[in-house]
Amino acid sequence: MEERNPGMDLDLEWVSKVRVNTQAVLKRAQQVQGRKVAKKQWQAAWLLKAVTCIDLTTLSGDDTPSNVHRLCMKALQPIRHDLLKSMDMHDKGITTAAVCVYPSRVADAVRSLKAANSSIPVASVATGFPAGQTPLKTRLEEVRLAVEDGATEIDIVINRTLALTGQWAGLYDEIRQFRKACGDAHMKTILAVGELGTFTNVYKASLVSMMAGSDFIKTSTGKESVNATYPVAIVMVRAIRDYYLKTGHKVGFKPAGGIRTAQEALVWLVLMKEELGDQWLTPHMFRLGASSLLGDIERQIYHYVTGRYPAHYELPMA
Ligand SMILES: O=C[C@H](O)COP(=O)(O)O
Repeated sequence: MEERNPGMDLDLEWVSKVRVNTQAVLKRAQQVQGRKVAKKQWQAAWLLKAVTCIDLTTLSGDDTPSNVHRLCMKALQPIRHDLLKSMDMHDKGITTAAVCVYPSRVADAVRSLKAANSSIPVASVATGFPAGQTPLKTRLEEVRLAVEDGATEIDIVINRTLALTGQWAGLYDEIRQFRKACGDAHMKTILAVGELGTFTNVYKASLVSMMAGSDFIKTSTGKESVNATYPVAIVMVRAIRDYYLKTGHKVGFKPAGGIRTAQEALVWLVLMKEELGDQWLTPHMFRLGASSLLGDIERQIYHYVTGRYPAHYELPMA
């Protein structure tokens, strides 16, 4: 991970002055989406890069120790060995960036990865994920328990009520407390952008989260009706850029929710490269939060290596 963002005193003047130009954001997002991602021969390498940035996620009511174990094994070997061998990448130790689970499943994931001698981090969602509508005391306790069980990354959700009512100092204070409860664990702050109403709120919530010491800002829980979209990402990465220019601290970015295709993964990489540069194109600074993306990436790599799709998957990437 990049050096921890220490945060700063809440700069309410900066936060209150922000106005986002919606038209400019939409135009820029359209440009990024329309980019030819990379020449065909480079696409497989880009897809492998995307794999190394995935927080491989299961966040279901029916999660059990066994499906969490399978998730961990997939995280350890996300792409079939024979496919990697054909690309001369079999000895590169390609894994996903982390696994991401509910707090009650952290111990299962830690056990599975430890048994496999792996140091892949376990991320836990916390603070009343996904809605965040539980008392502060229990949200804080949830963070502490997940860390105690071995999570080294905590994905907190912000209190949308505070953001929607413009209580930025209150939001800052809560996130500060989560930061403290995380201890040495890295903190990713989920804005749940689909519930923030305006781009201006998204920008303000991004700034406040970074000022309060977040190591990453993350778009969504995957449970809102609108999750990771490119326009919202433009707003968030520009907030990251502005925060960096002001403080010298690089905060990471994690789009999450509804990211399912290899093509989308490539667009996210392009967006990061064009908006923040190569320094943000590493698992330390960029994560894709996804439960169902890996399958499509593997199919596209299969196509790259064999020239055809597996029998159960006929649709080519656009
Ligand atoms: O934090 C990650 C998201 O919950 C994953 O969302 P997804 O299941 O739509 O990929």
